Amino acid sequence: MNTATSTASIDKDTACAAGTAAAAPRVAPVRIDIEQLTLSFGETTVLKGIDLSIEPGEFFAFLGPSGSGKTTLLRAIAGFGPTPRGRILIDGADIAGRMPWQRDVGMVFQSYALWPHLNVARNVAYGLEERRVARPEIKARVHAALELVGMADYALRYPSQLSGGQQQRIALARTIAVEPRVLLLDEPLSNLDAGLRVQMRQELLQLQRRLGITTIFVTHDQEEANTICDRIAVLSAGVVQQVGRPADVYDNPVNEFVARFLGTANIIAGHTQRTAAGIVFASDTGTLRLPLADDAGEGRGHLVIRPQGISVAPAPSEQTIAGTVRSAEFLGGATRYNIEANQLALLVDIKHIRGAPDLRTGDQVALSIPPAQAIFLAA
Ligand SMILES: Nc1ncnc2c1ncn2[C@@H]1O[C@H](COP(=O)(O)OP(=O)(O)OP(=O)(O)O)[C@@H](O)[C@H]1O
Repeated sequence: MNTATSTASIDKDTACAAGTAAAAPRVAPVRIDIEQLTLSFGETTVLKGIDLSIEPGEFFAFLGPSGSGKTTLLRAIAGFGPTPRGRILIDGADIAGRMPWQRDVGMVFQSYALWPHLNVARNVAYGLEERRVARPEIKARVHAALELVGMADYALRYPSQLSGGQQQRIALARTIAVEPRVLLLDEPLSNLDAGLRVQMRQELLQLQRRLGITTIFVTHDQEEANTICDRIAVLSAGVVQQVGRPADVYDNPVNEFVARFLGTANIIAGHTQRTAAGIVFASDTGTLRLPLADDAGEGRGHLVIRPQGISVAPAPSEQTIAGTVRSAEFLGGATRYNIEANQLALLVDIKHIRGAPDLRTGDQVALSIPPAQAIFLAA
């Protein structure tokens, strides 16, 4: 157990009246600026010049594959691990010299890290006792925090008597009780089963909105990040690849890594050329030629097309591409077809409607790819 869930001294808050509703945020949301942050473990540099700004009250995700540096970056903000180069500013103030408990940040771990020998109320009270908060106020804040996570009736239970989701709520309550200015969540839902994860992520979002607290959520699960976060930073190998609203990043990935990491994509190597008819993409295989939007740019690169960006036309025409269905995968809301077209294997998602006939292996189809659905990434 460490002091990661702790926040700064609450001396300034001692005027707080017992019974104050924790739902009313008492701390103004803060902004976080990360500037040129570089961090190494020995010879290995795992964060390479990270630049990021997180707006006050924002629910922000660090999203990336295992080993991309998400947890290291989160821990650097909390004040754990090797001292980084560069700057971390909270509301404009450089926090470099501050110890973890002086940073006003609360961290929730993947493992919850509850004390097994303390009941729920004592677990939540722990950080407040450490800060020598007055007894009546501890009582009020523990109650308010438990109310916020819907666990007020469980105050006298022990962690071993709680489900994973309930333990997670207690870990959150413990962090919230100390009223941090920043909430750091390190894969907080990864120990829960699929159904509970979906439920808990909505609870987490509602809680974050109610508190209005600037929150950073670390995950390798793009669906989790997309569903609850205002903006995401996609990390790979210690470098921020792209920052933006989930749908914007999904629709406009800046490189192949981001395109692949955020969902499924058809990625085709080739080049673009300006012709009398506008910009045209030609695949390296020489078999696919596609008109693109006018601002596509010229040169070598990759064409990115999401499976749902390709549709089956009612009849072949000059604008369609002839293809043959090779296999099908039923996904529930859609069927994903592997279609061979012009010697390319294309994934095509067709919305599944009850009773509508599915395509079969061997069926001949005419595919349509509207220019707006094809993103050209220049090399
Ligand atoms: N204490 C350490 N000593 C040496 N190397 C470390 C240490 N902690 C992390 N690393 C390395 O730093 C890199 C980034 O690790 P980090 O845990 O930040 O990645 P992550 O994106 O959070 O991955 P995961 O999703 O698996 O937790 C990895 O290559 C890891 O091996």
